[in-house]
Order: sequence, then structure tokens, then C-alpha cells
Amino acid sequence: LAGCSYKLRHQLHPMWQSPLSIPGGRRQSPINITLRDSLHDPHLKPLKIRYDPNTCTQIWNNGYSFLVEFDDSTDKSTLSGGPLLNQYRLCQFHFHWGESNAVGSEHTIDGTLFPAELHLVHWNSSKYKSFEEAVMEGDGLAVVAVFLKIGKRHEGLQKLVDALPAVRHKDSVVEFTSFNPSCLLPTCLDYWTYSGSLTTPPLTESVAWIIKKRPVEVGHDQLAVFRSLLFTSADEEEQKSMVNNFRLQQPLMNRTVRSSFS
Ligand SMILES: COc1ccc(C[C@H]2SC(=O)NC2=O)c(OC)c1
Ligand SMILES: [Zn+2]
Repeated sequence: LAGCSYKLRHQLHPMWQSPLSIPGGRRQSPINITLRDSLHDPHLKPLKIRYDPNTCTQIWNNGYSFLVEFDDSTDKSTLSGGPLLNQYRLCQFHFHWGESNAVGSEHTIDGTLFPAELHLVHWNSSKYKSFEEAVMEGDGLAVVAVFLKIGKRHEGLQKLVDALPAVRHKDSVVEFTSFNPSCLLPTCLDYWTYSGSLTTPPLTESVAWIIKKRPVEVGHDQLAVFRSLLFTSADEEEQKSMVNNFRLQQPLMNRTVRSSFS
């Protein structure tokens, strides 16, 4: 009996979800950001985000989320400034969301959950030659996180929403071009930043997290299309709806969350 309950427990709560899954993991993500514990750092620079829509190439379902990928062979779509010492190249963005609007985000603000969270993933092209090399380094990655909330329809997001039925199953890929992810950023420049990790295996502690303070609004029906995706591939008999693809919050341990605003 113990065996099957272990299996069930593992499926419902995969081991890597728990904080102690990384031996000695001292900078794991996501975290809960508490306003009272974050420290305004006046030396933080404004973020410099330059995305070229022509670097957008494809969208695919990797069995955990859907990724929009970019040609990162040149410095055409980049992130710099903010807390960063180097220039980082955009390689992909993806989302995390819930089975309902009550859950979905990975980070929380004073315990507030959002229905979804966008991650724009960049790697340090000043110091490293590829994403694969950078993901192993403490200063290798920079992820800009944007919270999504339910409100008015997001016109820029609709092109993405319309492409999702084509990547319903795990491992499906379709061409996706001429999309500028800047349209998914809030107009407010304020952000928090802290040192953390990937939020899925290998959970590598290589991420400078930049969390935008303000959410962007998306339509209820737009987010519902995210939930029509499947974790499973076309040849699997059991089709499992892709929802709740978020990791639980991890201990802050010996870290300070800095804010770009007072
Ligand atoms: C082996 O390299 C990887 C593995 C997984 C992810 C995805 C994780 S990391 C994040 O911010 N959200 C996620 O779901 C990744 O993304 C940079 C890079
Ligand atoms: Zn993510």
C-alpha cells in the first residue's frame, strides 16, 4: 500500500516541487515577494529591453508549457541595464497558469497569486557562447516575469492565442513569426529583482529574476485557451489538460529582494 501511495503522492506532488530537492539549494525559485522585506536600491538602472520581432521563429508545446522561441544567433533581441552587468539575449518566452483564475503564477506578492505568469528568458551573451553554456553559470540567465490578471482582452496576445490549437499536444511545433513580446510588458517601469533558479528541473541556480511590479490584463476567454493545451502527446490514450504548471514557493533563505522603486 505504501508503494502505491508513494507513487500517487509523487504524481500529485513531484519531488522537485519541494524546497529540499536540490542538495544545498540556497537560491531556489519561485518565492513570495513581501513588500516590507524588499529594499529600494537607488543604484538600480532602468531596464533596457530591445526586441526585434523578426527574431521570432516558432511556438512549441514541450509537455510542460508552450514556448515561443527566438533566433538567438545574434544580439538582435536583448535585455540589459536593471541589475545586470552584461547584455543578455532573448531565447524564449513561456507562461505558467492554473486550472482556475485563483491560481497560476509562480511568484506571489505579499501572498497574492495571479492567474498566470509570463517568463521572458535571456542568456548572458557577453560572457558565454550559448544558452546551454550560460544555464550552468551563476550569472548565466535573466528572466523577466510579468503577472497576468483577468480584465480587458489583450489585442497583442490574440495572435499567440490563435496559434495555440496548432500546438495542442506535447512535442507539436508550428512556425510563429513577426511577434514582438514587448507588447506583453506593462507600461510601468517598476520591478523587483533577486538571485534565483530555474523553476523546473534541472532547477539550476543561474537566474537573475526581474519581476515587473504591475500585471498586464488579458481576457478571460484568452486565458481559457491556455487551458485547452495538453500535457500529453497525440499518441497517448489519456489526454491530460495542461494546467497548474507552476512550482510552489521556495524558502528565501539568505537573500534580499531589491526594488527599483521606493
Ligand atoms: C535546461 O534549461 C532550462 C530548463 C527549463 C526551463 C524552464 C523553467 S525556468 C523558468 O523560468 N521557467 C521554467 O518553466 C528553462 O528556462 C530558462 C531552461
Ligand atoms: Zn517559467
